[in-house]
Amino acid sequence: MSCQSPIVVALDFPTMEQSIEMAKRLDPNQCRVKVGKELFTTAGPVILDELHQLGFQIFLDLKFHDIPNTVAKAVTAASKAGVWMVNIHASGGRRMMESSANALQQLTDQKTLLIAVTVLTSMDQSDLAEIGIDATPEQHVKRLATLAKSSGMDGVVCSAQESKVLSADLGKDFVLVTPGIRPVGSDQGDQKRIMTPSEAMAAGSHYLVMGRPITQSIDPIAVLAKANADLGVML
Ligand SMILES: O=c1ccn([C@@H]2O[C@H](COP(=O)(O)O)[C@@H](O)[C@H]2O)c(=O)[nH]1
Repeated sequence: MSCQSPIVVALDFPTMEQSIEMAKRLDPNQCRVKVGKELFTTAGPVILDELHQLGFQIFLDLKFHDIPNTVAKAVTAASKAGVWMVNIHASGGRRMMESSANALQQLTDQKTLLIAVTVLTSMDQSDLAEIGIDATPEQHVKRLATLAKSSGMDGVVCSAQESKVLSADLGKDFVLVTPGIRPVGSDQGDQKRIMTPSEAMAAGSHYLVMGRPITQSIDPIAVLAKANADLGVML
């Protein structure tokens, strides 16, 4: 089964029970789910089995960043656990990305998408300047995404504000995964580079990561259904 919706719901919960409770209210035909650092650290790999049993495709968002050998082993473990997508940091450099891509190619039944994180959507130009990067977010995202593509990545995590330029420069098949999605009227929180679901899709995003606007709303299912309807997703 393949989900028709581009929406990936971030299950950012402090316990396994809360995440499963939310997942049981969601429908794997209407969204994929994302397991991030908080949930994976609390629940461990068993959370992947539980969510797979509920029928979800899983984005394992652990943003690996280490020496090439370590990251290649980590993405291999993720792929063997059956996740649909896994990510690593583009700033880990070419050798780290290439060794990870090569490791996944060795797996005979490998179908896991390997994605590189560019500039976190919570960062703006002043955050980049503080860590010594003298570039706009768009310039730095372009640079890292170009490196990621030439290092064998299937796509990148970026903000939807960069989707248009990346789609034009790197081609429509290069997968753009965009967090920082905020429906009109929802709280921006700690995100700096945001877009609405419809704007993000129009800009060329392939997948839209939405956490708190869905999971912290009074009616998560209604927010998800409205976002899918606004995108014209036929479910
Ligand atoms: O650049 C990035 C990379 C990852 N994330 C993750 O996406 C979700 C966003 O959640 P919201 O509640 O919709 O803000 C969260 O799990 C982040 O860890 C990101 O936001 N930006």
